[in-house]
Amino acid sequence: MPPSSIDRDTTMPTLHNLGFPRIGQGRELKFALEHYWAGQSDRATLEHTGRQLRHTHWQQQAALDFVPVGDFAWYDQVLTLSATLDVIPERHRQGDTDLDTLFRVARGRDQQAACCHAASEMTKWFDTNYHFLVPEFEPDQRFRLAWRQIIDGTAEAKAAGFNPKPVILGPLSYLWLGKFSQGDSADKLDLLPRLLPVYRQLLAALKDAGATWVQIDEPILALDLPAPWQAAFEPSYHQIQVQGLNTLLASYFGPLQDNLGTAIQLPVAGLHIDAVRGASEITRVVDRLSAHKVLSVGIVDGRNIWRADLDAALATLKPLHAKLGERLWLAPSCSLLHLPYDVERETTLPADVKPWLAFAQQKLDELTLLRDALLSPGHADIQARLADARAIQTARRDSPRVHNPALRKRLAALKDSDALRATPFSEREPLQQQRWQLPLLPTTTIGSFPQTPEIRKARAAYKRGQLNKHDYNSLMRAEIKRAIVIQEQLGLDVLVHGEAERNDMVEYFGEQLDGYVFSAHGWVQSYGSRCVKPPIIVGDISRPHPMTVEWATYAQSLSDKPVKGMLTGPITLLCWSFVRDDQPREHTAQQLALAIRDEVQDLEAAGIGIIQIDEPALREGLPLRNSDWPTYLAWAAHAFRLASSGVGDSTQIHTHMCYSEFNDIIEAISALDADVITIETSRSNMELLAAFEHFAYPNQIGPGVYDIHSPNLPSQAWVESLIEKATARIPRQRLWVNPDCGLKTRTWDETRAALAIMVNATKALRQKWLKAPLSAA
Ligand SMILES: Nc1nc2c(c(=O)[nH]1)N[C@@H](CNc1ccc(C(=O)N[C@@H](CCC(=O)N[C@@H](CCC(=O)N[C@@H](CCC(=O)O)C(=O)O)C(=O)O)C(=O)O)cc1)CN2
Ligand code: MET
Ligand SMILES: [Zn+2]
Repeated sequence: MPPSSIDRDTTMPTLHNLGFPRIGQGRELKFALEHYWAGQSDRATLEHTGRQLRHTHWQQQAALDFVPVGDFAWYDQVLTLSATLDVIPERHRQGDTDLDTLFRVARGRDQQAACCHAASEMTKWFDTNYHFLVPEFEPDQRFRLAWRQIIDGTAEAKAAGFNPKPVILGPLSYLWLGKFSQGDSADKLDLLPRLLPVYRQLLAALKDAGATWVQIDEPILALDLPAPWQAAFEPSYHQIQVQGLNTLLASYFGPLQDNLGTAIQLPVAGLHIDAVRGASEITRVVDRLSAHKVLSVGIVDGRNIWRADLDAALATLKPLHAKLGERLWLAPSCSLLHLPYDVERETTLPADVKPWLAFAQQKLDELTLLRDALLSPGHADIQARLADARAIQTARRDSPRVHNPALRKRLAALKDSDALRATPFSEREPLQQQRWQLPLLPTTTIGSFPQTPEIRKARAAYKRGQLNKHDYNSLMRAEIKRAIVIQEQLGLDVLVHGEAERNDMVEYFGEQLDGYVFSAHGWVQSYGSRCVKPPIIVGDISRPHPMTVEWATYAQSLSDKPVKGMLTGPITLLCWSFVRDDQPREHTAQQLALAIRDEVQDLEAAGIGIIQIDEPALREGLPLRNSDWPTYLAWAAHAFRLASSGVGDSTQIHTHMCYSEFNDIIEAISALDADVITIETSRSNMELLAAFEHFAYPNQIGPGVYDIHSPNLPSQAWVESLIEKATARIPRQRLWVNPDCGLKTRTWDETRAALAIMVNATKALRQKWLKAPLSAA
């Protein structure tokens, strides 16, 4: 970080950060965890890596007035808090909580793999691609301070000479995000009276460890909250006050809207607001803020990688600074967990694009510059740096990279009918059945097969130039052949090529589309040790050449059974990329849809007649406020149909979704008009099918019959019982049998064994139904 150019001043705004990435610039935490889990290193080694990372990260934030503590987590920050509060499911307890306890909750097993109980559920963190571990409560849940990681971290930062600001999730958001392990009849708010004293105890311990400020995150303030939840805030925050410890209440990911009154009145010392997504309400907040409170303005975008428009930011900040003076704090809009570390490390980004980008480190630099510009606007050095920033904005806006006139013309010429299949499903279905002749309960998989270390090594060598294209392609073809042979041996009905050639289902497509750039080191944690490197959409999207046709036709040439073409849909490409901020997301989605449409049509022309377009992020893309849903769902479904509708009636379009609360979006799912949808359902015991039943969903469905996240094998009886359960809700003629999701994170042994069980269960049911056809639904 460049040194600040100004001297301290009595009206100086405080600089702080809501959270920093934790996985390590070189993904050190990922590798340390995976070594530890594999039994290749001991706990002391893992702990050493963690300590080094924390210190490195504090050092990188040393120019701030506070460094965050508690943003470091061994697996997930919500899980850390659960351990802190002793919310550990009974099945994972073994004596006192330690690191292995956390890993048992998260992964269903510990280092010794001694225990094989179901892992806790993982779900998406608001509208991000980060997953947290859902706290599991019992109706008689007790809380107690049982894990001192955040307290020890605070003392550790203090001892190392930093000014620590612990960050914890607030009691209301914590309860909101959790669930009762047995159904949801009880009211989570009933747990508050038992929870709050432990929060207070935790805060007192943080103070004793040297904290003067604590940041309490209540991101649910960006959601539509039921009145009892709104009302619970004020009394709760009264109860957890600790003398001599200042509380900064942080909301982010959206405007406060009807929660503004709640947030502004809380007995806290300060409020953090997301001034990027909530820009429109800054003035209202300032007007109502009491005179003793600080206001932390989240002025640079913590969710995206663009350099800020500093002139616009200063225009916002100047009146706030004039009014608040040193009560003004500056921060990113949210934790920087969702960004890579440092754009300066990038060596392969196009030279013209690199200056447009700000990763975590650059976001903090922007804060320093903003503060300096507020205090010493006339300083020559500051003027020069602001001028540089201005030139970057202009260069980006005018870059030919951003504008593709041919694409714009194509968009303008689109007709409504381009986003509709020519024939309704009821007429397509018999044509498809005639063409494909599939048995009752067709079996298939979701696309990916194990990404073995050999595949990853080959790709790494290819990218480093140590393996030529021909040899790399031969190796990937060998992997595809292996996948096809195994699927034929298993007796699956609709095969896949296995996605060996893909580093990731989004990055792979990003790398082949014009309008994208990609980083070499821009890793972001997705869950636990798993990371993604989101590609970056900088301009109008177009597809210079087919992306998957060669692999798909090669795979199909190896089998007489149909092999599904496999694509990622426009909404998932949008959600899992860093997107441009200079046009509405729906326009970008439409451009992506056109590129996928071209690919779908090329696959069809090459003889691939079953094509899956994955949309696992459809649900995650939902805006946080209900009032914004209809608009989003309309353009999202339109984008999917634009991608999928350019094919003949007998071409069968599949889609796949995981992580979905289908109740919320069943109409939109129906509006996709996919011939077949495969969904994640096994962990909910097929309960998720209720939405499809109630809505009388007309098309075909493959409810997942086993959880691919766990290495544990399902039993055949269990799989049969799940399929039978599904037939209670969906007519058997419309059911498919498949796993919950892709198998890339599993080993081949696990995959083969689980799929054999799935196929045997299917065959057994087909037999049973032949003998007793009258039990048909
Ligand atoms: N973008 C995205 N989001 C998603 C999912 C998804 O599949 N993609 N799935 C859901 C769950 N999230 C997931 C996220 C990541 C992974 C995952 O497996 N990630 C891999 C990385 C995948 C990848 O990009 N692999 C690259 C690079 C692999 C790598 O680390 N290579 C080494 C070298 C390899 C070696 O020598 O062994 C290196 O670069 O240092 C490749 O295969 O080419 C990991 O963390 O390990 C799984 C699920 C939701 N969100
Ligand atoms: N086709 C993809 C796969 O099987 C879908 C994954 S959804 C997260 O990996
Ligand atoms: Zn999936």
